[in-house]
Amino acid sequence: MWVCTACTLENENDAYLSCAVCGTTRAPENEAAEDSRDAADSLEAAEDSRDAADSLDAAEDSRKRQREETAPAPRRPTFDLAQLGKRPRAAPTVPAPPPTASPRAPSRPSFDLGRLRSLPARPCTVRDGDAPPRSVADAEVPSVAPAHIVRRVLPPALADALLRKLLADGDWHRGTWTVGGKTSVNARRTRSFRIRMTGGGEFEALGGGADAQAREENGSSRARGYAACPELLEAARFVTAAAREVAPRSWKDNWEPTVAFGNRYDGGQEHVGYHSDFLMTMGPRPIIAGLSLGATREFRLRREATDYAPSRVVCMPAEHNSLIVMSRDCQEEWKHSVAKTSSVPFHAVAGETRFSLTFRRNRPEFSQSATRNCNCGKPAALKCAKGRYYYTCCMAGGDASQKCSYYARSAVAQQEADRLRAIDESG
Ligand SMILES: O=C(O)CCC(=O)C(=O)O
Ligand SMILES: [Fe+2]
Repeated sequence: MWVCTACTLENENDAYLSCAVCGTTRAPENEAAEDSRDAADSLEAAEDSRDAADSLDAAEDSRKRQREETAPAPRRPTFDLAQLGKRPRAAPTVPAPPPTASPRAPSRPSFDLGRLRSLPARPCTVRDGDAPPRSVADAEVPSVAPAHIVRRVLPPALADALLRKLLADGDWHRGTWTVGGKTSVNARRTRSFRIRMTGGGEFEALGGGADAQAREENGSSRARGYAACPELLEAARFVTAAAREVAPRSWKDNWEPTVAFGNRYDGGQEHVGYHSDFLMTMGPRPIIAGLSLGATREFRLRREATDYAPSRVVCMPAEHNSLIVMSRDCQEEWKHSVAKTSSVPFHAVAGETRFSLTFRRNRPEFSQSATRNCNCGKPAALKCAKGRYYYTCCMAGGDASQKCSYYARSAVAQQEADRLRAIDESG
């Protein structure tokens, strides 16, 4: 794995000499910074492998093994031993002294059993740098990451009905990406539903046809939108209410999703690697409210180490009928992923299949003012790294190795982000 100096994408394949997204030539210091074992493993895998997708997966596995050896098992609640006040199983060789009446001896255990009991069966966890992961209550998540989790967001019967509808609909699109003439398929399928909120707070379906969100996210010009079923429209009402409830001030009363971008993962090998979502259609500091249906998978948020703070990984169980809302600077400063796993908890209706419907608000008024063309003459993608918004050649539908080196800062996005942040931080 190596990190592009221009757009900060983590390029999974060490065999590539230019960035898979922005095409920037790999800087020598990136190579030097690599762990040589990791690089050798993935290069070997790239040579052995018949197709690019396999070698990317192998490179990701090896990176994950190194980084996340101590990550919590996804299916078990993770309790911090220190928090639980447990002793190791082996009997201590020296018996513990009898309790004394010293005034300094705590009269209560130093751990909060009530708090631990109140954690859900699958709690969220946070891990800073190399420290062991610790469990956090759902209500604490927004204090460790720009995100919220809301469990049981839909009436259960509606969640089940929507899941059955999504399962029955076989028409999910597998996007592709091409590097150096070699085309690989995405490790998940997607489908985009365009919706519109009416005056009364109800949602209606917009017809199918070309869809900007699907095109931007999917990397395929063939991507299109589909009409939403009544269950999805009903779900949109609950998702909107829940997302507004937790939204920062800038979007508290006026956030209305215009699209539900769906993902379908059939089994634990289907996944999406760490990324941030494209900002051109949604604008800066967007709300993305992801409804999970079917088998539970682990949704991860990661922020890289800075001069002031260690890296942080927040793991959230994306379980059936839960909503994970990303907001504030989540797309700007953090990356998210759905981790690959060797064991997916079996869901009674969906088996090992998980769906997510990521509700987003497209902002055409922003896109119109922000759009720029790259050197190839195509609309550029808008991204953000280290607080700077910039345009880069968009890989959608093209060969990533043919991408131009266009890079320009976006003053429009920067101003809009400043405006939204000022509202969020006021009062
Ligand atoms: O499946 C998920 O929860 C995340 C999907 C995602 O990251 C995306 O649609 O951009
Ligand atoms: Fe995403």
